Amino acid sequence: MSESSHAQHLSVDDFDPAASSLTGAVEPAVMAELLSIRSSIDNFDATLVYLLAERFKATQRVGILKAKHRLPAGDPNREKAQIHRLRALAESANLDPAFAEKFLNFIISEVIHHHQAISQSHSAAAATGGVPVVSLDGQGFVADPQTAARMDASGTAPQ
Ligand SMILES: C=C(O[C@@H]1C=C(C(=O)O)C=C[C@H]1O)C(=O)O
Repeated sequence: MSESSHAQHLSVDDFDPAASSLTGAVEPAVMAELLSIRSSIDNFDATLVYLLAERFKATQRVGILKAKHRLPAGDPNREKAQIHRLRALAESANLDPAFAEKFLNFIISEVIHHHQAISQSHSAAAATGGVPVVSLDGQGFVADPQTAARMDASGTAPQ
């Protein structure tokens, strides 16, 4: 489990867009330009988080489908095709294809980890009559229906 997933409560309002180790060390005009560019970077980062969250919502649906039909977590031929396509897209966008491939592989390995957890919690739930649950960081377990409902409210989704 990553450190960030242990955080009690994170608020975007706590973010200081002007936080910098350079404050006072560079000319005000340079600092102003830096902060202006950084505000675009902050928007991109927020968009990336939303995009990733939507992608994980979709892959979670795939994981549940696979668990229900006892299909393997990974699909190597699909991954090969995706990587091939992403490298070509990266090239046309002037992005390093090797970076694009590393990034996709990083995400896919997390997805596969989630799918394995979903599959395990489905098998365990089927054996015990409980509810299969997987937390945001991919930990799979079984809960009784009441506990599962409470977990849902705190960000843990019963499947
Ligand atoms: C999401 C899937 O499961 C895995 C994860 C993939 C992904 O994150 O894109 C692709 C292939 C699978 O290894 C899938 O089979 O579509």
